[in-house]
Amino acid sequence: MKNFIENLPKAELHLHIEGSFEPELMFKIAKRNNIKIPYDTVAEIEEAYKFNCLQDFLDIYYQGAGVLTSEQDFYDLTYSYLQKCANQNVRHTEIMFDPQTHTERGIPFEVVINGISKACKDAEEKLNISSFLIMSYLRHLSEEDAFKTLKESLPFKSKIKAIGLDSSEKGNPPSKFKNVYKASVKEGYIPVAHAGEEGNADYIWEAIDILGIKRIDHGNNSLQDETLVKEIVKRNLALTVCPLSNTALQVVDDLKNHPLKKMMELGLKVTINSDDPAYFGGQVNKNYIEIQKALNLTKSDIYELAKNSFNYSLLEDEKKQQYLNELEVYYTNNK
Ligand code: HPA
Ligand SMILES: [Zn+2]
Repeated sequence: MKNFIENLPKAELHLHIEGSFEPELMFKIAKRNNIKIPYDTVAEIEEAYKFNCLQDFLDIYYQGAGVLTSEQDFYDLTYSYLQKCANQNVRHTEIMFDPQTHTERGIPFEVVINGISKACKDAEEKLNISSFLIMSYLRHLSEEDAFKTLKESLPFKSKIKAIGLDSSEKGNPPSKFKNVYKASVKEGYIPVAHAGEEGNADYIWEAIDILGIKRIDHGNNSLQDETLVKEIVKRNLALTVCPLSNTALQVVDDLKNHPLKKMMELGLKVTINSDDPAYFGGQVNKNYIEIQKALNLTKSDIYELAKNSFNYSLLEDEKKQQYLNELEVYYTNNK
């Protein structure tokens, strides 16, 4: 089964590039930029990466992102993640980035977007991996601040496919960003958002009804509300589920109690993703492998999850079909 998962063609739809920042690269870039970080060894970092909740993690995640300053830093970070994709047979990835985490520190928007998008372009040519970028607004900041970011993004519109909403969920409901989502969609960006990770089902209702999102990041708490589940199924919206993130942030106490299988049984379209792999103990393949073991998923379940990853990507139909064909051939030969 491990081998089956490792070689399975798949897409990753929920990944924060700042969350893919591995300790070794963080040390290297911090040294290059003459920035002090509060750890000297990987062991010290691992000790610090023990979280009780989303906010615990976010405090450390923003601190880590604080060493990124030049276009080369953003390039190295992104290319390093894309190399890991190549090693895991991730054929397509939709990468979230948080411009405000950097512009707030005085790093120009263009430094961030140019570094990330150059790495994506090189990976397309050298590693044969396709990718889209999702510009995520930080929900702990104001809507006005998000509007500033939207404006800054417009000269780079061709490099950005979608907008997202991340950071501290509780107390920052989707409705807070109603106007900036409307304006972003008008500019041609596809709307997605984190909802129902720590926030309750009401936040998911707001995200689908008020923000009009096309995909739900996490969405675990949709299970609190039967009517909501039916509505998500009816509207054919996928959930980007992140098993190891859920246990690391104590959204789920044990993978054995993860609701993924229940979600599938209810007809929800689920995908498997790593969220912040450098912080949560594993890349996307490890997420597949661990959840398969914990819930005793079959090869057919795994095939379904990988199929969803392409079907609910933002890819155009022709490219989507090409990947789905590749996946089908693989499944037929390896089931
Ligand atoms: O899992 C997450 N949730 C919310 N915000 C985030 N920003 C990075 N990762 C996350
Ligand atoms: Zn996330």
